[in-house]
Amino acid sequence: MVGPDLINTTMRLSQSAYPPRSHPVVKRIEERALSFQGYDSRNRLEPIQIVQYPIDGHYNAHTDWFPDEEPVRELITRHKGGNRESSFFVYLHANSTGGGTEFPKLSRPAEKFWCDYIECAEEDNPEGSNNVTARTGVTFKPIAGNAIFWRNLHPDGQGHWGTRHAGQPVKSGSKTGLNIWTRQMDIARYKPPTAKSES
Ligand SMILES: O=C(O)CCC(=O)C(=O)O
Ligand SMILES: [Fe+2]
Repeated sequence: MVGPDLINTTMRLSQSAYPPRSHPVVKRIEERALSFQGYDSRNRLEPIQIVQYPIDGHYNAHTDWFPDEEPVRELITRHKGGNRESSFFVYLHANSTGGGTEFPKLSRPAEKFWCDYIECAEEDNPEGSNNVTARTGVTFKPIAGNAIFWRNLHPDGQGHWGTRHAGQPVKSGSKTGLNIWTRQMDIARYKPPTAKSES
């Protein structure tokens, strides 16, 4: 592991670490994430990120894509592979209450079978019906082994506000997840020169 970094702000309370890309398990995960999308270049991927939340750990609503404006514009330059085209969030370990992944702008699908994967309140479950009452907002349940995949960008490359999401506070237990972000193009190995030069 490289890291971990402890990030503790009101926006986010979690720890992140980056497992080595040379590890065979990491390579296999990368291959699966790429082939799911029909890609083969590992350079499209950022190093995969493991995130662990303690009690009260959370990540407030955000988009994984970066706005094309200062001060984050430099995160979507060509040498960084452009913007984050897609995201996987994989639940590696989850025995928490709370800790769902909420997409407040999405419409909840009507079919009841989704309630195995997303939160559905009792009162939204009419008896005898295969459908649930329509609602805006989808919260995925943290279930180890499950993964959420979404595309962050419109076809023209603009960021999609419908992808705004949050990691809800963990109330008890703990939750560990994996972020796999695919960029719009290969991330070049090129690193821009630092301002410091030796004479
Ligand atoms: O913890 C979650 O449920 C989501 C995490 C997330 O959105 C992120 O790390 O970018
Ligand atoms: Fe996110």
